[in-house]
Amino acid sequence: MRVVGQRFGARMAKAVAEHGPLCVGIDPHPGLLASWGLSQDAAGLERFALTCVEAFGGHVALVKPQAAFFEAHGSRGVAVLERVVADLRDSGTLVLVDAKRGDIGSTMAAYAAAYLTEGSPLAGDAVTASPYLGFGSLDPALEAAAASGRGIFVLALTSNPEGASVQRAVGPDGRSVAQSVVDAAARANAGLEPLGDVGLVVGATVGEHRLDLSDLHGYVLAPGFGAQGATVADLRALFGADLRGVLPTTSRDVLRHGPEAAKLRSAAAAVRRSLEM
Ligand SMILES: O=c1ccn([C@@H]2O[C@H](COP(=O)(O)O)[C@@H](O)[C@H]2O)c(=O)[nH]1
Repeated sequence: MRVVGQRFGARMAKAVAEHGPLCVGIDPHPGLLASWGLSQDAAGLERFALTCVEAFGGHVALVKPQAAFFEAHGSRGVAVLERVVADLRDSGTLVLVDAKRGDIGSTMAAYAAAYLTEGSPLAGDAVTASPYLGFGSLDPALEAAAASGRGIFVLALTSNPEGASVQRAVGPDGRSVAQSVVDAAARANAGLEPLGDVGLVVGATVGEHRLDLSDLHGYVLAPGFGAQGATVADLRALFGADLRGVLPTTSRDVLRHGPEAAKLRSAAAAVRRSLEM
């Protein structure tokens, strides 16, 4: 298997140094297609997604297409997702495919082939994964990611209020389920410089996370910022004043500025500046 240049953690660090710590999502909601004056079909989806590529490619550190909105259009929608992945990577922008995959290990190996293996049309630079079939079930993905220079963002404490009943539950060892995910990710990242390839998802909306992230040595993707109500002040309260390693991600709050690519790009730049203040 061919390794794509540097490891993901190193490529992410370079992208953040160049563009600042922001991830922008491509979430082609039906409501957004309508407000952009686009048809509710694969052609409308394609126009939407390629406008986002034009707006963000080469301008933000990380772009996160939400796979669900592409899958909703069947095979033509998945073909658009493949084009988005290819075009963004050609622009030099890192791509996180938000597919939240997680299954028993043998099936996880097939997801790893799809999302983390060089030459697969759905393989961006990283994928989101769910550890709730057990963190160990993600081993085939961790191995594929390491072999191909890619990354994984593992759900720890998600931005939706329903997540807490599972993720904040406390196990027999006194740790929350989310903390056990953090600790497993920290083990996977140990010794990798500047940061490891296994990131976490911790919602910016969670209030108080009560997680010990001090040994994580990886990136934290923070959704919920913008449309779900979290602010820069919430990010600072959650993660401290120094947001290095934290990647706030926002979709609708930027996408509502379309359909002009220039306006989308300026909206993303304004969010990025707000994170510096
Ligand atoms: O805990 C999570 C994990 C993932 N997401 C995803 O992020 C975006 C958020 O979109 P907004 O429009 O900025 O609310 C979306 O794709 C979610 O599926 C999340 O929100 N929370």
